[in-house]
Amino acid sequence: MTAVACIGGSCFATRSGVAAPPCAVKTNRCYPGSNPIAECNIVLRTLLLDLDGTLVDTLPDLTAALNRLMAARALPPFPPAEVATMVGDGVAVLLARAFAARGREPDPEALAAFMADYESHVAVESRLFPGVRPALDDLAGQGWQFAVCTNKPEGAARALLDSLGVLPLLRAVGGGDSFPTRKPDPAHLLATLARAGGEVAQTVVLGDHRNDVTAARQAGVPCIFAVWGYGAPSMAEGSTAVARDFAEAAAIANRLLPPSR
Ligand SMILES: O=C(O)COP(=O)(O)O
Ligand SMILES: [Mg+2]
Repeated sequence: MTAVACIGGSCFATRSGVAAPPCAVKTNRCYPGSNPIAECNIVLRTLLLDLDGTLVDTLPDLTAALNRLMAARALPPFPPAEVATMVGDGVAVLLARAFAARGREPDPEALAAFMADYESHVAVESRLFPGVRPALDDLAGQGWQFAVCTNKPEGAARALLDSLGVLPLLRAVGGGDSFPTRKPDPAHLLATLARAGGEVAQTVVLGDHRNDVTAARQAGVPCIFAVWGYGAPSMAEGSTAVARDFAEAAAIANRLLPPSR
């Protein structure tokens, strides 16, 4: 069993399983065999990533599942561009908006039916946005860790991230149903960050929606707005910076939060 032990100003991993004493030094990079001086005193910078429209282009599978739900109710389908305007506040709100556009309210079975269908077709056509994988690998090499904070339910988010091979890169996933509240409530970001063992002062948010910008501002974390996502350009208002692609977002994150030593 691995634990973290702290002596004086240094922290190190131990296999003893002995509980770590209280320690003021940050240790989120301690692993068995870590060098106690060179590695364990570093606080990793955390890039807190939104999922839909930021990390993954989920629109094709969201649209397909929504349109199957509509078809089962003899309602007309939506084009992806219209679905994009409905994404960002979680699945229940997506369905409320879609049914409202057809002059209805969701029937009592709609949410469960949609989730069962979507979860089993979560990565048919959904793909990482261009440049995501190399940028994450690059950032990891520079001392960044990653967590996903999404309004998508955590189970579907994990299934999607797993299918796309990025789940192992993440220290935490905070879904729309993981905590009592979700974005734009900053508590969603902060709880996800806590799961990742990160720190507010060493964190940057990257997101494509007003909800990401609002949550980050209220959490006291800089926010990079992803213009390649689904949010209208006006949603960038209040963000710290705007990025046109994932590589640019990575460069901005490094500028906003240079290595601490
Ligand atoms: O599920 C949604 O509506 C949006 O999810 P996101 O927070 O990852 O953009
Ligand atoms: Mg999003």
